[in-house]
Amino acid sequence: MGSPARVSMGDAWSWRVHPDMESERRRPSFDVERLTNILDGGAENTALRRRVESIIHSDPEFSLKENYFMSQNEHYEAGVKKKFHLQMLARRLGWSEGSRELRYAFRAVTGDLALGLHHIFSKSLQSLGSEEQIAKWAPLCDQFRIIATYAQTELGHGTYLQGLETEATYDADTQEFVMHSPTLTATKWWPGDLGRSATHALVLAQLICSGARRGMHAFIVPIRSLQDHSLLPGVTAGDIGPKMDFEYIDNGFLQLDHVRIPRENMLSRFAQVLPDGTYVKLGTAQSNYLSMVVVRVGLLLDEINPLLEKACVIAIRYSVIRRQSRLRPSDPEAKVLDYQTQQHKLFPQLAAAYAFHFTGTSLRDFFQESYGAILDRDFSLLPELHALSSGLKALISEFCTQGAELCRRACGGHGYSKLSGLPSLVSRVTASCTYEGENTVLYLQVARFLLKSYLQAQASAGSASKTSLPRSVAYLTAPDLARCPAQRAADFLRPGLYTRAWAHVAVRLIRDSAHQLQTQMQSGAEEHEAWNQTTVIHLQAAKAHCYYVTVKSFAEALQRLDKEPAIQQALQRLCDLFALHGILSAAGDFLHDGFLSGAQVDMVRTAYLDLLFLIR
Ligand SMILES: CCCCCCC/C=C/C(=O)SCCNC(=O)CCNC(=O)[C@H](O)C(C)(C)COP(=O)(O)OP(=O)(O)OC[C@H]1O[C@@H](n2cnc3c(N)ncnc32)[C@H](O)[C@@H]1OP(=O)(O)O
Ligand SMILES: Cc1cc2nc3c(=O)[nH]c(=O)nc-3n(C[C@H](O)[C@H](O)[C@H](O)COP(=O)(O)OP(=O)(O)OC[C@H]3O[C@@H](n4cnc5c(N)ncnc54)[C@H](O)[C@@H]3O)c2cc1C
Repeated sequence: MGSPARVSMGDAWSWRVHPDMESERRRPSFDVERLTNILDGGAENTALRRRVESIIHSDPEFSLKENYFMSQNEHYEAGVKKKFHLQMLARRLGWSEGSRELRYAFRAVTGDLALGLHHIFSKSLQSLGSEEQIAKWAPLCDQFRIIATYAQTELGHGTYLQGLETEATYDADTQEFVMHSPTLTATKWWPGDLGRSATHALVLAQLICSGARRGMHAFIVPIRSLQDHSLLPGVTAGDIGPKMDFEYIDNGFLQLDHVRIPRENMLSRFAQVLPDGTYVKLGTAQSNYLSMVVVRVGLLLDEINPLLEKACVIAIRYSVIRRQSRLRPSDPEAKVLDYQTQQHKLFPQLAAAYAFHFTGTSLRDFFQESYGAILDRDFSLLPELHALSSGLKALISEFCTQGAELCRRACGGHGYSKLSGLPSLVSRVTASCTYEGENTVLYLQVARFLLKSYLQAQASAGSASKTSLPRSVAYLTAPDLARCPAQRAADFLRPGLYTRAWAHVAVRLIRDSAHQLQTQMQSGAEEHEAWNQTTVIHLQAAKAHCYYVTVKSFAEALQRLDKEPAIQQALQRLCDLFALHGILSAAGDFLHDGFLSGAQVDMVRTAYLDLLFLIR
């Protein structure tokens, strides 16, 4: 049997710009190039990005032609090949690790590259390692003399890190740690690049020294020979098999049978084991969770939101060339984007992609502001950073997943074909709701922070000494309005008004969740039982808070564009749409205490429908 027939209409078609697309591009209301520069963070970045893209797109090694016709094994091999081709290209062109060039290249290659976890290992090393450890391992990593992964999740536990079973027992006689998987459920399960590629794993394990268990710590464990890549003695590892997507990554399993590693291989920025087995704590109980904060922040702008952005581009372009039925009997067939229902499907996704771009950027700024201090063991900003990064990771991945699927469905039958690009965007972004912290669990971390902040605000209100709240929850003490003052639809196009509306709903839900918890406890429930009986409302409160943070960051970012009035106006419509779409989707929460009346919800809908028309 020959190879299966391939669909092909010749290359000439694929490069011709459709006349409907051309006419759509003819009269934009703003300078598209300027907006591109703003999104790129400056005109020089746009130029650099385009240079990188033209290098990638003209290189046959990065061709996407075979992408949808490969087996899992072929995907993996292509992912590894592309990865090393890119690394060699980077070396030749002087693109350093973490540079803009490499970020643009990653985006242009569509990201189907193996060894992504190698970079997560690097980031973990930078955040959990001492200066000596970084000096030793970072060059090996950067030069790919080792290939490393981040092995935290086990068959038995992914979320509950205190439940991890892998043990690292210190042996003072030999000054080594004995790394061991005592049960089947202790098997590391999921780490990317582990199944076939990695030579080293950052194994997150329970430290046992001087007879005491010290919680989760990070250990660099060699797992494959640097000579012939065979598994080292005591190591069992392999691929976990077919998945929903990520076929180019060899997610794997790992069992360790009393594998010995030197004392120096425990990452020791926040805790050390001295040669005699004395444990020295330099950070907090959760310091070794820092690498997850770092990775969550990075993934939002580099991986998760771009998947929604790409889905929006495909679906919106499709919708201006796809013609179906007639708007008026005498007209030619209409572009499907001219149907209000199609706009209602797609424009909120476009608005969300912009909202997440600006919110992700302000989170990254806050991260850069606080990370240095945290590395120096000043943890004062860590609780807020943890709450913000957890909440935004959960909100953005949830919305990007729903949004990409809506984009796919907005393309009719073609959206079901892999050749549209949409099914793989959807299956890839879906994983982001689970990896780096399952979303519900992350929202509950936010809720915990909100409850604490709320109680702090209450205590502060009743005492003479005022303690200030972290910036992102300062609104808990701001004066609140009982009723929304809007009198007409146009009032809902004021950022100040809808941001306050979101603040009102978030505060009410946080207050309710605190009261529900207290009520449960007053009626005799233990604290943990009361918590579990109220988590659905905590989740709702956390989501409202994250939506509020996003609306506020988007609106504030647009205020700073006052020198670009045309762009500001176009983006303002998207910001308004994002805020109002959220209000309509959660109208019950706004009506619940009479903050909005039914008539005002009708006004919100009128304003929203007008925006669809204006944005089109
Ligand atoms: C190109 C490639 C793309 C794809 C790559 C995909 C790669 C994926 C990699 C992975 O998935 S790696 C594995 C990631 N795993 C997780 O994210 C696990 C999620 N679980 C947790 O984060 C935690 O275990 C938990 C859910 C936070 C619970 O931990 P624990 O039970 O120990 O804590 P709590 O009792 O809930 O909270 C105690 C205290 O600690 C604070 N805290 C929790 N996490 C952090 C943190 N990361 N940083 C700072 N502080 C943290 C928490 O707020 C509590 O504080 P207090 O309220 O007591 O003050
Ligand atoms: C594509 C992909 C790549 C990955 N890469 C890696 C990697 O490189 N390295 C690595 O270490 N891991 C990796 N993981 C694992 C990932 O981090 C975990 O799957 C994730 O943290 C969720 O943990 P879990 O699978 O144990 O889910 P569980 O925690 O078992 O979740 C199951 C359900 O239980 C609920 N739940 C759990 N705990 C609570 C709670 N306390 N309160 C309320 N509800 C709860 C969840 O909300 C969920 O609905 C990867 C996963 C995927 C899908």
